[in-house]
Amino acid sequence: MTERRKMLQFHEMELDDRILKAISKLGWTEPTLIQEAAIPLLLEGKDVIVKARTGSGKTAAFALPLLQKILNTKMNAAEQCISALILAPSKELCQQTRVAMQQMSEKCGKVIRIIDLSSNDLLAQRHALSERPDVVVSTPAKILFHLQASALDLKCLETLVVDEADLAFSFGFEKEFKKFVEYLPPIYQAVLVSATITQEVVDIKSIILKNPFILKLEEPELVPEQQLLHQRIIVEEDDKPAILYALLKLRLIRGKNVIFVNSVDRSYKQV
Ligand SMILES: Nc1ncnc2c1ncn2[C@@H]1O[C@H](COP(=O)(O)OP(=O)(O)OP(=O)(O)O)[C@@H](O)[C@H]1O
Repeated sequence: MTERRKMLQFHEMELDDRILKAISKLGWTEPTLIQEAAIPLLLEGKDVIVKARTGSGKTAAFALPLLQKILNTKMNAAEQCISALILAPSKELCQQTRVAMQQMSEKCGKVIRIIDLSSNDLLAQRHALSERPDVVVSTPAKILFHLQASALDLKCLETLVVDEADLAFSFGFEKEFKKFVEYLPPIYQAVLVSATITQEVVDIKSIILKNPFILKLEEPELVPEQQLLHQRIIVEEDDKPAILYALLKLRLIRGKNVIFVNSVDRSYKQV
């Protein structure tokens, strides 16, 4: 059965007007498939693994809900502290992520402060951390260095993102990552983002995530021309009632956990 589906728009996702204005300035008229699936789940506070190819819009899929949560928290927060930590495996990726998030939060003025620990010299990093920014982007090694030097604490951490998780251990970060985990507070939301689900991703998942939703955006490999239009989102979760509730809410599927989404008109087919 193929059924036309009304897609969820950015303005239907309970995102702040300031974020919607920034999205509009970026020229994004509608969410990508992975954003449409991930943003509502993340705004609900679920732990999520996002597996999607390069260029599918993964950064905004985790960054938009993360920025929204910071705006929500700041309405009542008494003290300024680090709410979100994004770990990325390289300096270049940390820089890219900071720039992208700054664009997404541009209309929030100075309300949300984002720093990238990979760029500055040590003194500048310490100074930036002493001001308790809302979002810290870092490699695992750099954040561990500062945690061990007591230059920051993660007691208010609400969201932890591990971007390019398949590469997180690749630069010899495995040891650092395991030590870093000891500094995490007891409760936080975790997001793991990866182009592939490797053994490393499975290992990190077991360390930092609790009953995560797994969103996989896949395209068929060798297929007839018409099927090239189709992408597949597979949603997995251990807790069946929760997954059915979330999927119905997302209007993705009714009852099945694999759908093919036509990336042009976004009609979907259950399998
Ligand atoms: N909803 C959207 N509409 C149009 N363009 C978008 C949208 N979301 C993101 N983009 C743009 O798509 C490009 C790819 O996005 P992004 O870098 O987040 O992809 P990615 O999946 O994280 O890829 P990578 O694995 O390379 O990091 C960026 O230039 C970004 O600005």
